[in-house]
Amino acid sequence: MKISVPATSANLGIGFDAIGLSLSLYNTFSFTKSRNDHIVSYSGELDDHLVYQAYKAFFTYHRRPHLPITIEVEQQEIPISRGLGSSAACILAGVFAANTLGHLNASFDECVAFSASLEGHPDNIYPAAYGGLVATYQDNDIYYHQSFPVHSSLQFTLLIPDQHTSTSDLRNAIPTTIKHQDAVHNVARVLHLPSAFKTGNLQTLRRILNDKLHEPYRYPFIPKSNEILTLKRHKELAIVISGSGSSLLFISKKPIDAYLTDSIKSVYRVVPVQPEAKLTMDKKTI
Ligand SMILES: Nc1ncnc2c1ncn2[C@@H]1O[C@H](COP(=O)(O)OP(=O)(O)OP(=O)(O)O)[C@@H](O)[C@H]1O
Ligand SMILES: N[C@@H](CCO)C(=O)O
Repeated sequence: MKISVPATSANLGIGFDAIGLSLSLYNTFSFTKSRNDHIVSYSGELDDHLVYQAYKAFFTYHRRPHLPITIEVEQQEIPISRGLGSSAACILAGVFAANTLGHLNASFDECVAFSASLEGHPDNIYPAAYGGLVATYQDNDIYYHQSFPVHSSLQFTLLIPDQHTSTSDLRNAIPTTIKHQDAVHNVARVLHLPSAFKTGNLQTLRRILNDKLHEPYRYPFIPKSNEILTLKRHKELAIVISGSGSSLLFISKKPIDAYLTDSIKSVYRVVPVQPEAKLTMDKKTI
């Protein structure tokens, strides 16, 4: 079977750890029952590979021995450690493959919830699985999610640098306590996020996508951050750090190329993307 999982941009600035958007870059993995476990063209330790770890973990969760498997990475469009949910894509693929090939009979939502508990970032996992703009929260170990529409007039462009960042390092960059007024600043703005995306109101997005909880601490790790912060002054652009970085997500009504200096283009790959991408499975080749 084949499983394709899209990239995701978590946080959207003010929705730290709570919301994410799926984007049309895909990782596609094929899974074939075999005599021994094998990952095609992979020279590392099998147990270090995230797709294989997730595949085995879902069997273990069901107290079942795993079926030996050959995993092939057919398409890897999501760059690793760039704040685009690459690890979420790997984990969802492994878990859904285990569920289907092992006849574990978990529901779609159970597979997604297990993936979120393994990955630790439901704001990547849920949009990748369900597609589009999805908010999540956890209560008593249960994940809840809600999808919101995205207006077709909004254009999304990723700026992806070569520089890797580690999510855990960039979480450690955030202070452990925050000011009450900064929390109020974010809560007041994030309430307006679903309607701004629904109506495609770029000026509202520009005003509200102004985070105080994580972006100020992460911009120092973003390449050419001063130039990026200068670009934020353009009325035609809303800009957020994608996940924990190092990629950026630009939201606009028109192509953004004219705003990008040569200096920025020398560091970032500019990739237009579509929202609404979601996990797909092709079970034909089981
Ligand atoms: N396609 C992949 N194949 C194998 N391992 C991967 C792959 N993608 C991610 N990983 C594993 O996940 C780790 C990266 O996880 P990390 O959460 O830091 O980045 P990310 O998922 O790319 O970005 P983010 O979670 O911030 O959106 C890598 O170090 C690697 O161990
Ligand atoms: N919300 C998480 C996403 C990690 O991909 C963070 O910003 O650290």
